[in-house]
Amino acid sequence: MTEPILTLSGVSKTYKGGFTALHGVDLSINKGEIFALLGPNGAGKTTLISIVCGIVTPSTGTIRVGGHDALADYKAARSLIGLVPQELSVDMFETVLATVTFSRRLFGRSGHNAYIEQVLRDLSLWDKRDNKIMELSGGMKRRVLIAKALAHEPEILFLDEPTAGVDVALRRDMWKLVHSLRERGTTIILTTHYIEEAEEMADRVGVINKGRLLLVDDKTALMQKLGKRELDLTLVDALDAVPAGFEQWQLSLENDGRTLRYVFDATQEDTGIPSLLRALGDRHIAFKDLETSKSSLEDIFVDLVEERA
Ligand SMILES: Nc1ncnc2c1ncn2[C@@H]1O[C@H](COP(=O)(O)OP(=O)(O)OP(=O)(O)O)[C@@H](O)[C@H]1O
Repeated sequence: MTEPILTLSGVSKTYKGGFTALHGVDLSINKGEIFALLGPNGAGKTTLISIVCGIVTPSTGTIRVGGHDALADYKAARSLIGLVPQELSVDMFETVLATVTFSRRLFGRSGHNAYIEQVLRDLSLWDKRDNKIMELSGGMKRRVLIAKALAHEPEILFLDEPTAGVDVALRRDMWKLVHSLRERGTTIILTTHYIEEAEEMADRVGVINKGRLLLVDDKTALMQKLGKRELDLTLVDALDAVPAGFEQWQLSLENDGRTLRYVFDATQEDTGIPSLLRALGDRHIAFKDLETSKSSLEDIFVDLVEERA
């Protein structure tokens, strides 16, 4: 899984009005991985995808897709990519089957019925193949966009906000589909604001903000490295300050002195909790409740984006 299928080097984009949406992005995507690009609105996610797909021209930098230069060798590069856009871009009067078959033919592939049938079955669209797009529900229309993107058997699938505004059932189906595509060796790059989605699906996560790629890391490593745990002790009597003699623990007072918070590293063998509780007992600092919480990818993301804002 270490061979890169997509490489971006020094990719920047300044739009006509002078706004710079991407600043020197370097990124390498491995064959067969699921990569989540996480960023708030306007971070540059769609711009980045559009550049790789040849919809937007970069101001600087190079992009290589499966060994092809995405600018000089546009057709070969593009044929390896399937794009599921955020917005609906289909002919409402066409049938599902005709829409998907048309997309396949656009890339010079013959009408390979068995493949198209499989894609439509995987997306629960086979029974709707003769329906016009306008007769489908919103969720079904989203599925058609995916079927269209997969029609020419791409090696890389871009999903731009795949589950924005879809219901829980469709979201679960999407996740299942992404996993089964990965099993078949398809590389998947998804953009999302939903941390939960990245947490659930991705092998690696990239965080982008204001056009800059802030970090790229293995998801589990990221969560371990940056993930903190907190122990909140609700005190019987509020304190004015963290008492002296507790310097060995990273403590703070919250909630007008009623909560003593201990931030610890859960990956360590000795968390420091038993000794802290003993020390509190020795000093007769009583608490009536205790609670621990784990920082999620969301906390990590918010911290990062705020820190570098
Ligand atoms: N054609 C354009 N001309 C000028 N500015 C643009 C153009 N397209 C996008 N931008 C600006 O570039 C920035 C990045 O936009 P982009 O759509 O890439 O962000 P995004 O991360 O995909 O956001 P969202 O999550 O809201 O889709 C935004 O500030 C946007 O206003």
